Amino acid sequence: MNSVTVRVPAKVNLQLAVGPLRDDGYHDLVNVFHAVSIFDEVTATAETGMSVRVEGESADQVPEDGDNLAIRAAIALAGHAGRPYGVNLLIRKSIPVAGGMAGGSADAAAALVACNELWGLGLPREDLMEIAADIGSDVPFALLGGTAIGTGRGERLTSLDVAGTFHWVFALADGGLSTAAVYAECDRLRQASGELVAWPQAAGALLAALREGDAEALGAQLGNDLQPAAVALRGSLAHTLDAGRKQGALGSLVSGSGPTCAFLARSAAHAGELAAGLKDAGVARDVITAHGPVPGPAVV
Ligand SMILES: C[C@@](CO)(OP(=O)(O)O)[C@H](O)COP(=O)(O)OP(=O)(O)OC[C@H]1O[C@@H](n2ccc(N)nc2=O)[C@H](O)[C@@H]1O
Ligand SMILES: Nc1ncnc2c1ncn2[C@@H]1O[C@H](COP(=O)(O)OP(=O)(O)O)[C@@H](O)[C@H]1O
Repeated sequence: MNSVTVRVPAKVNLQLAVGPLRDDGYHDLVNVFHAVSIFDEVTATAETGMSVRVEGESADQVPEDGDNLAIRAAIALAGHAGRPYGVNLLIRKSIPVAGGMAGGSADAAAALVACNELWGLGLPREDLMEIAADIGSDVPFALLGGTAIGTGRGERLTSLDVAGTFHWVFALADGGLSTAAVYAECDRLRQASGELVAWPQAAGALLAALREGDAEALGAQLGNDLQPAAVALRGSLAHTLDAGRKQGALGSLVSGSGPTCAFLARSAAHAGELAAGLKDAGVARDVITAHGPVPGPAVV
């Protein structure tokens, strides 16, 4: 086999509860991840040496060197196998870059799956999960897909039962937000307010809404502790969220570290109406619809 292509979804965080800052610079989380139907594609082709090329949505903002998370994943996998494997990775992006939808993590997960196949390693998912966690906190979920609760940095995962399908609208912003900068702003806001930072807890009502496939109840439970920080760094997000609420979204929140905003709809038809309304309101660079949960990376 000379070439393997893997399709991999984006994520939105349904609940992101951020605990106190740890000594290692990370925060303990309760992170409810939900994979949605916006996909990047990664094609791995056998080659001597390691190289990467990026095409598609905001490709010019993605590094094509050793900083690319997908090539870092391929190098880590070759190191784990202890062989001087090589690969060229072609990434076709549709997931917004630096948008809080874990596109880089998705590409890293896709590269692990593609190179495992291309190089005939046959490593089980548990081994790939360990390599994934060293690349980034969101990479293990990107390998898993579906809906799952992450604790620790977000890398310790338990899959969740979800009934049915939820329909989403995503408002994409101009330019990205740095994940590290948003966590730092969250710490700064908390320190300034003197707020006591609680240990993160999963919201029981949110897990019940997922189990029951109850979009109305889920909309009321969506929550993101990074949202005030993302809005502080990008004031325009307050207008975007407000526009979604006024247009009848069941729930609105910033996706992860932002700046993409997510809106929950009642149905596919309602998502289409909401997307049209948000486009008309002019509060986003682009507006797209998607559904979730969807499975994790798959060879196509
Ligand atoms: C916020 C979230 C929500 O799912 O993702 P995005 O919305 O950016 O995609 C994640 O926590 C991001 O995960 P990921 O993007 O993999 O982060 P990493 O590369 O591991 O860490 C980047 C930086 O984010 C901060 N960080 C990350 C995870 C965590 N539990 N606590 C943190 O404080 C640290 O400052 C770290 O240096
Ligand atoms: N394959 C990749 N796709 C997207 N971004 C990448 C990739 N590899 C490295 N990056 C870098 O990671 C940063 C975060 O990107 P991304 O994962 O898209 O966003 P977020 O962390 O907000 O979900 C970007 O600014 C980009 O420079």
